Amino acid sequence: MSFRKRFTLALVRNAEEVLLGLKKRGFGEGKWNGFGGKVEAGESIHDAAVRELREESGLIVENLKYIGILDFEFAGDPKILEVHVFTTSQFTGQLVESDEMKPQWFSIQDVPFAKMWPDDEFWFPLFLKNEMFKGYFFYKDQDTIGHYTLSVVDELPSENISKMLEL
Ligand SMILES: Nc1[nH]c(=O)nc2c1ncn2[C@H]1C[C@H](O)[C@@H](COP(=O)(O)OP(=O)(O)OP(=O)(O)O)O1
Repeated sequence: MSFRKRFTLALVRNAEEVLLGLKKRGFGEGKWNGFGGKVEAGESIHDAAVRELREESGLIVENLKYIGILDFEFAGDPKILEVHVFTTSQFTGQLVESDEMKPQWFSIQDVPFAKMWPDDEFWFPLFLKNEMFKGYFFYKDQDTIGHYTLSVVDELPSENISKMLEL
């Protein structure tokens, strides 16, 4: 029996650049990714995304735009990671390197896909074109996608992201 765990992923961008963080420890160590983590009990998905972005990058945002849902499954692991993806171009605060992440701006032409999760190459172009998307990726191992589905959507169930979760 599989079970789901909710995560957040926040991508800060402007017209030319996107902010990524080098994960220094734990799951995805050594990869560049957006900022995020587990949704905690008693917290909404949106608030978790705001908190994780602040903790991992130093940037403060009030509202994030909900742009995607990605489900990840790894062979032999009953857990499905349900990752809620957000973006913004408005923030305050200064970039700070934390124990977990080293933030850095990348030109949109120069996104380091070879050093990111392999699924990013599929959905990142949709994010960069301001599309909303839903996807599912099955990993045979941490580096290899077995199969996947990905589609552009007109809307996402945004009422869910502002509700507090009883986990
Ligand atoms: N295949 C994948 N592709 C991708 O682009 N991002 C992924 C991914 N699998 C997981 N993520 C993201 C979701 C989330 O932002 C992060 C995983 O969260 P973490 O491991 O940082 O969670 P933690 O349990 O360490 O969080 P906290 O301790 O709550 O900070 O990686």
